[in-house]
Amino acid sequence: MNGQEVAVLRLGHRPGRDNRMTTHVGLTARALGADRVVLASDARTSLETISDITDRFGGPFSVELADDPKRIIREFPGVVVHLTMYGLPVQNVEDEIRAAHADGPVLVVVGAEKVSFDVYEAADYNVGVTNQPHSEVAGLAVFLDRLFDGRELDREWTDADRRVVPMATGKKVVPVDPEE
Ligand SMILES: C[S@@+](CC[C@H](N)C(=O)[O-])C[C@H]1O[C@@H](n2cnc3c(N)ncnc32)[C@H](O)[C@@H]1O
Repeated sequence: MNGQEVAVLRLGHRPGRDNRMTTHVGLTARALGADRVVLASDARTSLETISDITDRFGGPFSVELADDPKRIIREFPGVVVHLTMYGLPVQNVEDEIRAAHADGPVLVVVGAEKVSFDVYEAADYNVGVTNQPHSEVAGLAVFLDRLFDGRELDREWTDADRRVVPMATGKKVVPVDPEE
């Protein structure tokens, strides 16, 4: 998306058990307008799947692994938003966060299992997408849609080798002309 960077940090990854969720955090970040996702160092399988989807369906979007994810939070040169069911309702803080995003980058942090309290303290905003327990993928999707105010739905993709032609019924995927 145009404008200031939006990065997503996925804290924690239990190899095997979390592979699908971690991959879906990355795919959701990509599809809904973030610029990059940072995954735990043992999430290489998810990195490969997300990179492969980006190669086929376009970008720009990058995926990286981090040995020390909390360092990314500490050193992030912008606003840190931690999504948690215990946080302030997204509808009450979205205007403030959108205003901050107009001036600088945003890091959206989501957990896998229990997130340690230092993350709550390090975040500029702890934000709940409802105060009910659900999923990091759902929370991330709703938050990004609020952050971009729906503009991410009309995003254009570059360097794709295929694209879906939307249809009322049926499935149509066509190759993209590299000259396009
Ligand atoms: C399965 S939950 C882990 C919940 C864990 N018991 C805790 O105390 O954080 C995984 C992640 O989903 C996200 N999440 C779950 N419910 C949420 C909500 N209502 N609002 C925002 N994010 C949520 C958070 O990022 C959380 O770390």
